[in-house]
Amino acid sequence: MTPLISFRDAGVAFGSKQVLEGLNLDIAEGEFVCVVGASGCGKTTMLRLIAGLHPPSEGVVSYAGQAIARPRPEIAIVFQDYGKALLPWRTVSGNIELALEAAGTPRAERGAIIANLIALMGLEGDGGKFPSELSGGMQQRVQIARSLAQRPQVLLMDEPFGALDAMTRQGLQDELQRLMMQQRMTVFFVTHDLEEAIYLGDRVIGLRRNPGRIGKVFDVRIGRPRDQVATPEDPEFLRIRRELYDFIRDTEREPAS
Ligand SMILES: Nc1ncnc2c1ncn2[C@@H]1O[C@H](COP(=O)(O)OP(=O)(O)OP(=O)(O)O)[C@@H](O)[C@H]1O
Repeated sequence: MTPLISFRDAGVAFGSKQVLEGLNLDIAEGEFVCVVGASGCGKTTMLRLIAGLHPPSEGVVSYAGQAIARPRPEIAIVFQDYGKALLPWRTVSGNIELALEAAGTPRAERGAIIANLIALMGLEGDGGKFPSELSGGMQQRVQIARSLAQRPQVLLMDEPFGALDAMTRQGLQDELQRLMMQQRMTVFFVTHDLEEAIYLGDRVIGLRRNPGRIGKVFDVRIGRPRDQVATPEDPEFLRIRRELYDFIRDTEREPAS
C-alpha cells in the first residue's frame, strides 16, 4: 500500500547549517504519529516540510505519491499559538468561516457546516463570541474547528496543547482522540511532552539533533480509546515511557549546534 506521507532521504539545510538529514519515514493513512526531541532538533521544520511551507534541500517528501511542492487543501495545520492564529475581530463562526472562504465553499452552505463544527468541538452557544471572550482551551477548539472546515486528510499539529493548563490539555487530548477515531484522519503531532506523545500516538518518532535525524521509533501497541487514568498505568505505556526518557536524556548530551 502507498503510504499517505513519505520522506525519502529528505534533508533541510539553512545556509551552511544542516538542520535535518537523511529522513526516511512512511506514514500510513489514519495513523497518528507523534514527534519528540530536544529543543532545536528540527521537529517544526519536519512539520513544515509536510505542510509544503518549506522545500527539502535534498530528497523528497510526498503526499499520496506526489512530491509536496506547496501547501495543499488536504493538509491542515494547528499551531500552538491560538492567540495569533485566530483573527481577533472575527467571531468564532467568522474564524471558522475563513477556511470555508479559502476553499470557495458557497455562502449558502457555510452556516450548516459551521454549526456542525461548533457542535463537534463543543462550542455550542459560542459562535457569536470573539476570541478574547474565550479561554485558551476554547480558542484552541476554534482553531481545530477551523482546520477541520478545510476537510483535511492530514492534520499537522505543532505543540497544539503546549500553552494550556494540564486539565484543559487532557480534555483536548481526549477530544482529539475521539475525532481521529470518528473521522479517520492522519495526524502528525509535534510535542515536548513525552507522556502526551505516548498517550496519543500509534508511533512516536524520537529525533536526534545536530543534524536532526530519526534516532528511534517507538510503536505504541495500546488499544483505543485510551484513558487518562488507566493508560498511563499500562505496563506497555510505562515501558515505552522509560525507553523514551532514556533516549531523550541520551540525545540531550549531544551538542545543540
Ligand atoms: N528559517 C530558518 N532559518 C535558519 N535557521 C532556521 C530556520 N528555521 C529553523 N531554523 C533552525 O533549525 C533548527 C531546527 O528548528 P526547529 O524549529 O525545526 O526545531 P524544533 O525541534 O521544532 O525546536 P523547538 O523544540 O525549540 O520548538 C534550529 O536550530 C533553528 O534555529
